[in-house]
Amino acid sequence: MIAPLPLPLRSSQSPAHICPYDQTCSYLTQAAEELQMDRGLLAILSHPRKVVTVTIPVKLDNGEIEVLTGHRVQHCDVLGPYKGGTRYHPSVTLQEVSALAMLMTWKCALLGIPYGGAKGGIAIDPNQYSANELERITRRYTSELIKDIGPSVDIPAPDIGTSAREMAWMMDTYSMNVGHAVPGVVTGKPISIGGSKGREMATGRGVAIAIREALALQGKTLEGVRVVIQGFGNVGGAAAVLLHEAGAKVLAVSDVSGGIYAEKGLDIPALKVYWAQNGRKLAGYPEAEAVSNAELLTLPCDVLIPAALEDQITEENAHQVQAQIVAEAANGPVTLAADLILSDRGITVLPDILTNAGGVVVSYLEWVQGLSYVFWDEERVNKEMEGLMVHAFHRVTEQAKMRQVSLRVAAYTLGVGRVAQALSDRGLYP
Ligand SMILES: NC(=O)C1=CN([C@@H]2O[C@H](COP(=O)(O)OP(=O)(O)OC[C@H]3O[C@@H](n4cnc5c(N)ncnc54)[C@H](O)[C@@H]3O)[C@@H](O)[C@H]2O)C=CC1
Ligand SMILES: O=C(O)CCC(=O)C(=O)O
Repeated sequence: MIAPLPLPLRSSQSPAHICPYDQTCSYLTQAAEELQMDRGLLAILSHPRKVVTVTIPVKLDNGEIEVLTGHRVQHCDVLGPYKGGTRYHPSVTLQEVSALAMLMTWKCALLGIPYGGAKGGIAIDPNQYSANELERITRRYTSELIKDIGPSVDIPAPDIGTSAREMAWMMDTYSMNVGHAVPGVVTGKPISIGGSKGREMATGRGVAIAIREALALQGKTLEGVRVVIQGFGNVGGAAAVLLHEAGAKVLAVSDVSGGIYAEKGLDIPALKVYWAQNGRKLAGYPEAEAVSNAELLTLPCDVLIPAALEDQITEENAHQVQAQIVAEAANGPVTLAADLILSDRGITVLPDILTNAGGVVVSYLEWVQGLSYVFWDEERVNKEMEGLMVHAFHRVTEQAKMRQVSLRVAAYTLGVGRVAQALSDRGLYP
């Protein structure tokens, strides 16, 4: 048994409200116990290697100056360059970004792609800024990080509140600073500047693959399976489209403004058109009933897909969840306490580091295509991603069976074990 460690960035909250960083460290510790890992190694892995906080002064369109704070946390680069998204959301904190960076380390290691883990973010609501202001913010943030990112150092990608547009600004700012075009500094960029076909839908596609594989283990297919999705952005929106195409019945979806529900299933293509024409909002869709985000999480369904923020299924609502499978498309949507409740109730939780890994896998394929100057068609990208996802899925389920642990602890055991092995083989960190 490993004694508890003094963790960095420790939360002062009660165990029931343990912060995302401590939750991730708790799963790391469980994996370390399974692996009988050396305590010193665990101590190294419990800390981010580098934490960068930058000040971002920005001139607003009205001439006023606003000073923002941005972070980039680099957790571990033992397997390769740091990799992870950039989040623009009011809830961004250093603690949150640190937890997300650590998740990226385990995710990349689990999927067998040669990256470490990182994450970045700025605590802003992007909807409150004009496109010109967002461009100035993104360019200044990138300039401040110029020495800490690069195609063999740290490679940002989109996350909540960012997209291909922000990645293009980051790539351009970095390239101007070094004096030549460097497409490999970011992934998830537009296809015109070296982005990969299939990246936009990749995370949602990976989520659909993980669900399909989980159902297959129960002798079921996606046909007619009742699905509820929280979040209708890059991940939730793509998952809705692909699951609908595969024959699943998407009963309800939501975004920050609330949810919509139709017992007979939503017409997802029609909803997508409405969403695009309605300022990328679901509110007011006429062919469905309105539900709150809280109600949506407890609707009767076969598969519940939280695809928005952390800490959505907690000890307060876990008892009311009425799904057989919870597929974590978001990072950290189920709290530590809720995870135990769902497990006691026999609900299968497909863990984030496996379920949403399709995005970073296609980011890796984008980076490989860019480095080799050879670009693939979408069919090849999707096939390569599916191969890695299915392989990881089955390794996780076999590991869970062998060790008699949850799918999450199994996934951590595989990811953490691989990083620990690499650390030992390299002779620990300098
Ligand atoms: N974009 C990517 O490739 C990847 C994203 N993820 C994770 O997936 C999750 C979603 O990311 P994206 O879809 O990229 O972000 P996004 O910004 O494209 O979409 C987020 C969605 O969540 C909704 N939302 C925000 N706050 C909400 C709330 N309080 N309640 C309900 N809905 C709310 C938004 O309205 C929007 O529909 C995040 O946890 C992210 O870290 C994970 C892997 C890759
Ligand atoms: O595509 C990437 O590099 C990172 C995606 C990401 O941020 C995530 O998987 O949470």
